[in-house]
Amino acid sequence: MSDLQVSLEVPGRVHAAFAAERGDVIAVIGPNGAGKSSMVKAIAGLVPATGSVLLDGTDLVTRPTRERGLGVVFQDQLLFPHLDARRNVAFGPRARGLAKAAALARADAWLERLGVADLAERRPGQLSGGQAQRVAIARALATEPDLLLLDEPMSGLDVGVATALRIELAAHLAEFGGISVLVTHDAIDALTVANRVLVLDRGAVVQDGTPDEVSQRPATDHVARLVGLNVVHRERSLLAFPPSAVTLSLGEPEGSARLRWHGEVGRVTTHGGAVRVVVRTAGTGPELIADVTPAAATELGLVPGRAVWASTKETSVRAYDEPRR
Ligand SMILES: Nc1ncnc2c1ncn2[C@@H]1O[C@H](COP(=O)(O)OP(=O)(O)OP(=O)(O)O)[C@@H](O)[C@H]1O
Repeated sequence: MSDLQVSLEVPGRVHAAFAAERGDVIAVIGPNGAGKSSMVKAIAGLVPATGSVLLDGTDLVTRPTRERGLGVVFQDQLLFPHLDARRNVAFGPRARGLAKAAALARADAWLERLGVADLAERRPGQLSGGQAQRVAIARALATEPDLLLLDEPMSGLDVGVATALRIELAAHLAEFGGISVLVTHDAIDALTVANRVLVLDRGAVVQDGTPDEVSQRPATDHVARLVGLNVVHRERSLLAFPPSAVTLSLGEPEGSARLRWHGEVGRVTTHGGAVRVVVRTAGTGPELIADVTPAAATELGLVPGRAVWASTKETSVRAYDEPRR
């Protein structure tokens, strides 16, 4: 039996099941409203749910939040405003029975590890967003939980701050012996920090795999976009191909070994040295992304509304079965 077995229903919002082993770092991704936050909050006991959350065989679902023994880093319940950083971090170990001096010493050690030891005396109101997030992570890890839940821990941080914190967080989570569940909007978080990725869509788990599996064979359009691929359906298969493998032309492309779609140019942006063009295909066809050279974009007159053909070689396409739901 797995160390963690979750099977939860939040009526109308989530009906999801997954299992995890100690040491797993699971990224939960999916579009807005997919139920990611609701699922982790239900695991924490902050959203009413039915089902079970078996941690080492014990069902937590009937216990109040504070008796679940979890570490949480949630946007809307970060730090106690009236306690300084050190006391915020010492709070959990104290509540679990550690003597005051030992709890404060543990807090200092965690603040040191998160690089914020010099801020120990500050209250949350005197910390920047990134500093507060480091203290919140220290607070969650200081309780040495078996299960750590993080909901968008990098959101709202500057890119530079988020990058530094992501690298450190990856190291802390890898070292932490428990199970981490990390909700994120960011493909980089999912692919670099986690060893498993759960894709949620409309409240259900639609894909569960390693970062490689999910990024090479995305099961949903949302994940395909996150990892920068086009995905189209063909019968029961999915076909994935990168924007750089898409050719745009004004006339219908020749040759049988090409997949082709007729459509019109949508948004046009720059992407690295290329011009990134969204092509809205006709009817219920897919929305495709093509990266073309600036010269080609000029020659074809790629402005929004222009009718174009998008095509790709069969050999550029990775075909795989649609994951079973
Ligand atoms: N407090 C609430 N009461 C009722 N419905 C809610 C509540 N919070 C969220 N929902 C609904 O539940 C569904 C899942 O929302 P949730 O916030 O869990 O998704 P999410 O995947 O975390 O989204 P996001 O990426 O936008 O944060 C949505 O349809 C949302 O409107």
